[in-house]
Amino acid sequence: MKIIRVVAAVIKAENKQGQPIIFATQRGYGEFKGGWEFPGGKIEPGETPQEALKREIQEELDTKIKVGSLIDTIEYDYPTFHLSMDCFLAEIESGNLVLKEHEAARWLTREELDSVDWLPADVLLIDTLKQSKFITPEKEM
Ligand SMILES: Nc1nc2c([nH]c(=O)n2[C@H]2C[C@H](O)[C@@H](COP(=O)(O)OP(=O)(O)OP(=O)(O)O)O2)c(=O)[nH]1
Repeated sequence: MKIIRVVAAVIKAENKQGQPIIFATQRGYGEFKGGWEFPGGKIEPGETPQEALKREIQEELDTKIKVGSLIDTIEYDYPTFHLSMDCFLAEIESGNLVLKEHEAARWLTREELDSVDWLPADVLLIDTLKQSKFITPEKEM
């Protein structure tokens, strides 16, 4: 089966109450239109995953990010391809997250993670996020 290598950004910030929030986007086109995901895309030849991620976020959201640690690599079999997706924690360096390709976007707290309809592969990552320290407020760590 064809393997598609993708990178995705779990962009993290804080809301006014100091709770961690992460940025979810809704696909605006193609086979998975309407499904929720983490912004990112395919790694091009010669790029490191981190370089690919910075390029994709610049293209899709007109925003410069700082790429942090690898949260997980999701392996998922879709009917016509195998997805291997590196998911990195990220922070905004500059820019306003302009939706150039996506239909919609939302900032979600940990409690809100189940409130959008994630793409099948992302469900695995959401489980990891819920159990992880990545979206725990500093003071609770
Ligand atoms: N970006 C992204 N893609 C995801 C996620 N979950 C998931 O199953 N995918 C799948 C959907 C697509 O088949 C593939 C990513 O393709 P893409 O369409 O974002 O990549 P791209 O911008 O480089 O490609 P293209 O449409 O320009 O060819 O990975 C996710 O959280 N983020």
